[in-house]
Amino acid sequence: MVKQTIQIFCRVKPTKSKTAIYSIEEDENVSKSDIEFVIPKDLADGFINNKRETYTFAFQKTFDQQVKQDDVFEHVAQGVVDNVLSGYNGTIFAYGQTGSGKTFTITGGVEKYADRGIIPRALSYIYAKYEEDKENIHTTEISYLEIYNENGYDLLDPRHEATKLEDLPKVALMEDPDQNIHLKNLSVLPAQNEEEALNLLFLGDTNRMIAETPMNQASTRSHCIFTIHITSRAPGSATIRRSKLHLVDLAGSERVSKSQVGGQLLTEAKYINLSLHYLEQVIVALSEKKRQHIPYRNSMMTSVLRDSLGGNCMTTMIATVAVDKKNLDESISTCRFAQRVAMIKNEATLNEELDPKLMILRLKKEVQSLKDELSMVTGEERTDELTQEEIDRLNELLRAYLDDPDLEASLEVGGDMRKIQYSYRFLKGKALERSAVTKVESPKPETERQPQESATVPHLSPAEIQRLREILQQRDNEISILVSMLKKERKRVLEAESRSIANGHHDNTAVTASSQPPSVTSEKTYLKGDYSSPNDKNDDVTNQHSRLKEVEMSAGRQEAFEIFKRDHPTINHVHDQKELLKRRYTEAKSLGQEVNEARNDINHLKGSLERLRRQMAVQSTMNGDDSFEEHEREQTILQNMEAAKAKYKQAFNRLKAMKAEIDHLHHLLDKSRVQIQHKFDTWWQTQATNRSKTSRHRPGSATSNRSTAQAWRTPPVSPEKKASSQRRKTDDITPPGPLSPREASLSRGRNALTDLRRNHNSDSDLRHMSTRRSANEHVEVAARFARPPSGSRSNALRTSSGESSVGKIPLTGDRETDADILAFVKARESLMKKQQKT
Ligand SMILES: Nc1ncnc2c1ncn2[C@@H]1O[C@H](COP(=O)(O)OP(=O)(O)OP(=O)(O)O)[C@@H](O)[C@H]1O
Repeated sequence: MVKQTIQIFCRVKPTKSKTAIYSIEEDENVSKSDIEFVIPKDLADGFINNKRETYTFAFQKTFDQQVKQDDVFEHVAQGVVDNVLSGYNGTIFAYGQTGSGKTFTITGGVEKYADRGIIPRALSYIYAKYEEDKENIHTTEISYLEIYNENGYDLLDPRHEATKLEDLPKVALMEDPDQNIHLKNLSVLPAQNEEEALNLLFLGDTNRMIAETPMNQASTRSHCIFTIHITSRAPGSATIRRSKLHLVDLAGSERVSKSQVGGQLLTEAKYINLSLHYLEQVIVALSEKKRQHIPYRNSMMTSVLRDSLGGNCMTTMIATVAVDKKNLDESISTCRFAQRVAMIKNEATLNEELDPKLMILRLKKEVQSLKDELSMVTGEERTDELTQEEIDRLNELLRAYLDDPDLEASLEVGGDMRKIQYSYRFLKGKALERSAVTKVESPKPETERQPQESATVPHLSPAEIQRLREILQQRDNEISILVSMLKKERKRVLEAESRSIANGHHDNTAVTASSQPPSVTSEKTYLKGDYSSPNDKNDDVTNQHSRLKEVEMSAGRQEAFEIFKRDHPTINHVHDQKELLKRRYTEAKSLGQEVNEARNDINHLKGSLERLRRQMAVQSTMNGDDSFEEHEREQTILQNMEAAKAKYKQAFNRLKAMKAEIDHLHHLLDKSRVQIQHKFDTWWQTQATNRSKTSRHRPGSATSNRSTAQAWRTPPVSPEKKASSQRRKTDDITPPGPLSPREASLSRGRNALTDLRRNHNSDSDLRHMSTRRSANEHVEVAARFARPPSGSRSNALRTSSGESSVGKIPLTGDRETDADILAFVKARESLMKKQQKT
């Protein structure tokens, strides 16, 4: 048992503010560092002012603004992960006000690979440790829980496609008679390797993002718990070690009064404050040593984290603080909270248990061998016949023994003479069978062979044979890579199939999509920069989000999406990441070549060494000694081989790291893609709702038409850009950014086309035209025909049947737009006339 207080760390978020209102004092000797906040006295408060000016808090370590993610991982998380790998439970939780860097610390930033947070780094570390520890068998499972307004949601559920938080399965809290907490409905999914684990993290993060509602933005108001469940055991041993690592991103800790919110936000804020308040209550109760009752049950979060707080767990807290003036109060209260947390003592025990199944098997075996031993010792020989079950078991044992290529392999049938005799009979039978077969198949002596048989064997020089051997070796390597790729793919397909069967439908497209080799297609897709293609991702985890891409986009919507994407604030960053990804692929390719070359060098040197040693052996039998030069040559080859091995190892490790970076970049790109698509969908939905509301309020009126048209014409501006675009808004039909005259004219034509599509009762002729021309061409035609407003509506156009088109087309009242609409109708009619003539 390890008794330990909760370790507390502090991290200061980078700020642009120059005035330092804090200082950090390190004391390396006792691994402690203080952070001091200075609040200068405000003269406005008068001369007699007893307000404190400095606040000092002690932490295990305080990370200043410039400290990087790898440092934070090394100091905060590495030790905890090591303990979890040894069988202890661990928890790391981030606490601080909104925007102080909790998510950045726990999950990581989205801009750079180096910004990966504690979760991806912990996963990498765990799988690297598995590689080192070949003596034990490890299994890893992942779960991801979100707690929002006292309800738990499963972020990893593969059966549901979330578009809002309520779509995710609700997780219920259950308590067994021993007061252990169980989470019903929470998926605990296996992750065989780092890639699979990161995919799950990505799936959960994407669900978290997609399920955000305007009321629950940017995970600010929910708590998230990412749990890594580890099981390890030595082969054949009945002892299993099970441990859990909780990585917790808590909701923002600011007080309600400060958040200045109302309505739903106030309800949420109250819930968060309540759950953080209960967390505080638990912490206060734990720090008062005499308290009998700890109020864990008051909230879902404290119930889930029960073990992490005052229980069987090694827990670490990271307090995130923002040091600009306006956030100082909150930062001080975060640090105060941390000081109370530091008083809690946990008692972590090694989570070792015996696997009952393995235990029974072991005991049965032991009983059997004791029985056998007893019968040998007492001389009691059993004379009854072996049962069929015993014979089957013996046959199995004997076959396994014969198939084992290991010469040292032993056969244990126990002391029962019947079994021993049966084994002799079995082995003799096999030996006779084999000699009969060998006689039939034994090759004819050289003299009996037909002349052409030996003639077909080509005579090859040793160098040629060596070259062929190398090629053979290379092909073998390639085949084994392909076979492992195929195996992986087959597994993916089977998983996708079984998942789709579990969902109750066979989605062939999903299966075929996921059966593509991952790296190749994903590279193409990302480099192509096509965000909206329905087949652009083959990964079965991300396929779940393909629904966003699969939305059949109308030409207008597609066009709006293009503009939305173009103007989205993160698009430049996405382009940068794609460029980076491209560069990384090129680097990975050349690293791959380096690895191959180094491997070939090693093989070549191995061949040379073998030949030299054979030569030396022959020489020493003939001359009784080896020559000095040969020894020198051997040494040189060995040295070269060491160098080639070092080169290989270095290139291989670099390639491995590069692969991890490429995977991460793919995830970041995916995240951005889903985010942009999600924001666009939300925007589009709002436009549609506004439009239908407006037309319901004032049907058919000119103002109604005008505002409807306006709604559809409002440029697709992402929420972030809204504010600035509102400032520079001069004309409600102007798309974002300055437009060239041609663009402006195109845009007017496009708007006219959209209005026509929406307002014209019969759009059959439009559809007819659409079969011949693309939407943009129509727009261009319409724009070309656009004339300056020629005055009044009495300029009504007449259709070929003599009917006025204007009678059918509701105009907007906007002179310029109406001129565009009329121009478009004219264009359409002239086209139709031409068509009729031909
Ligand atoms: N140490 C840091 N280095 C660089 N950027 C940071 C750091 N900490 C935070 N940020 C940035 O500050 C912003 C807010 O951080 P983050 O989302 O992690 O805050 P949070 O505390 O999780 O907020 P919330 O409570 O809303 O979830 C993000 O854009 C993040 O990238």
